[in-house]
Amino acid sequence: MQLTKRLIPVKKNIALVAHDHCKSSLLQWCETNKQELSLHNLYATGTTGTLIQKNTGLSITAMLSGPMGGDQQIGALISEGKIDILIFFWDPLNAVPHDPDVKALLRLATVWNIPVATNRATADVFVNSPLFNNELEIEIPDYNGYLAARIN
Ligand SMILES: O=C(CO)COP(=O)(O)O
Repeated sequence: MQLTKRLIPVKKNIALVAHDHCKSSLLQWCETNKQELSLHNLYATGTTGTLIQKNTGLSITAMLSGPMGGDQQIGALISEGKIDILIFFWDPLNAVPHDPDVKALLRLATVWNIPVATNRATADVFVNSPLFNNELEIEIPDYNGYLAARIN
């Protein structure tokens, strides 16, 4: 796969997602880091986003609830280059009915090489990194090259 570059801007599009048993952890993390998060555009799955907005006052664009398609909506935004960071506290100890959607979301985040935090320690590293409030250049698949190779 040929690669090209994408510049993640200072003001980032950040997606916040948490499974039910992890929601309190993400809510606490958002409260602790409210000031830093307020400098960015925030997206979330339906329940997570509504809870964060209600508890912290942060402004969030909420998709559908995860089991109803919200993970897929976030995944589609990632594929379009419209999400720059994914913070997804997924539950390693309980099964969810939409496991294929969870896998697909994590897969697309890897395909498009965006930073992903799946637990609080990693989210802490992100928010304390100088890159959180600076531009960041990432390598992504060269989609035009990919398509050209497939049609020739
Ligand atoms: O299920 C989720 C992620 O897979 C999260 O969805 P909710 O934010 O609607 O609970």
